[in-house]
Amino acid sequence: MSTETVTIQKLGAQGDGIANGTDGPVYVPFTLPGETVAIARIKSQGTVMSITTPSPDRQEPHCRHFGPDGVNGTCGGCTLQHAGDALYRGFKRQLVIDALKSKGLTPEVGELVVAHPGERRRVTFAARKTEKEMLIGFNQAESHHLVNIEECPISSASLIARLPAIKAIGAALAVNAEAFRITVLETATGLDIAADGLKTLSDQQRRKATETVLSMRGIARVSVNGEILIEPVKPMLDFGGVNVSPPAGSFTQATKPAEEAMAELVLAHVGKAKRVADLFAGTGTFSLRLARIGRVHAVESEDKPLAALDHAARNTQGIKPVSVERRDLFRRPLMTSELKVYDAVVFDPPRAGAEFQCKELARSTVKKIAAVSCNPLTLARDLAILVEGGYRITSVTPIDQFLWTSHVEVVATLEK
Ligand SMILES: C[S@@+](CC[C@H](N)C(=O)[O-])C[C@H]1O[C@@H](n2cnc3c(N)ncnc32)[C@H](O)[C@@H]1O
Repeated sequence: MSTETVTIQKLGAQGDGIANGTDGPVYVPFTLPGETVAIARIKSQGTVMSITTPSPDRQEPHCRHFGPDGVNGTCGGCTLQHAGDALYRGFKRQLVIDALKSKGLTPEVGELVVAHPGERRRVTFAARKTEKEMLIGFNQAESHHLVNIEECPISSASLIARLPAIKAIGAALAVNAEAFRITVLETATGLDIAADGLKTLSDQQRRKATETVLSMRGIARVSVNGEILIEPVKPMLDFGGVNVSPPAGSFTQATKPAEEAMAELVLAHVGKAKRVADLFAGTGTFSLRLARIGRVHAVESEDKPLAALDHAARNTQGIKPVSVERRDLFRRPLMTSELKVYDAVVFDPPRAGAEFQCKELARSTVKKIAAVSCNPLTLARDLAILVEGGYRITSVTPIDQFLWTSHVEVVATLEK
């Protein structure tokens, strides 16, 4: 380990400050551009010891778990609480601009749709049972050290108020020293709690966890490694007025405002399309809203979300028909010939993007495409394929869903 004083030049893609050190770039978490900082350094990784010249954009962190001085944060959940709003928002927008530019694309990129504290309705916590207590929180960055949290300003206050109940359920499910994950989703009918990474449960553990849940109010479901343990009431989500019961542990957008912002952009672009394909449809976040406008074909690789989507569509009056198809779109994208019947296509893939699907789309006659993404780099690659195929990018909107992290969602719209 060596020590030196460096000046931070810019923020990297993960939100770390980047400085030119004595022998190459050094990444310094919890710093901001323009700051002069004394660091301890191991290879290209720096740890702040003190800040000589703080940035005017530095602000007090919002949460005690971020670290007392906003420098040596302990909880690995947030990385950018110390950045003022203007710098933070500009950073996220710039991530999208830079990713697009790296593929030769220079469309106008809109202002970031901002996130606010208290919006997270779905949170994945690290959990560990010790002899003394049940710990729930986030792992410290680059470490397995679990920071037990008592507050979390990004999360819904009502979810955080249930931490004692979530801990009691975790304690009933786990054996001592067992480390696992608990995903909590706040739904209209109560908390949907999914524990993952636990070893097989004994009958006694099942009984104890079930009794614990039954002694509580407001718990809709508890599942373990994807299997439902107890479901006093079906968890329900509302996708633009359509009620959906999500399967245990399935994907749900982490905040309702981000989901609504994305859906609004998608719907505005698709306009009055009579037939729409929604690819990587999940439980129907977009499909069920689109079905108010036209017929929808929803494609998704997982059985359970697709079944939930199908059930919701069949049981809702006043929407257009929704057909569903289970299909691995990485291996078997919708072919150009199949795409002929659609006026518009929406796609919202996982982080890897939709490269092969975009190659087919690029050759298609589909007039309008809405691309939703959680990874600006793969989005840029996919948009470049579509542009090469004759599509014009009509808008790019970055959306903040994971407040005070370096993650950014994007909705891009295209026309041919
Ligand atoms: C980012 S989520 C979006 C889901 C949905 N659009 C939403 O907003 O809730 C990506 C979805 O793609 C699905 N998926 C992942 N790999 C896939 C593949 N190879 N083919 C089709 N769907 C896939 C996942 O199961 C997941 O539902």
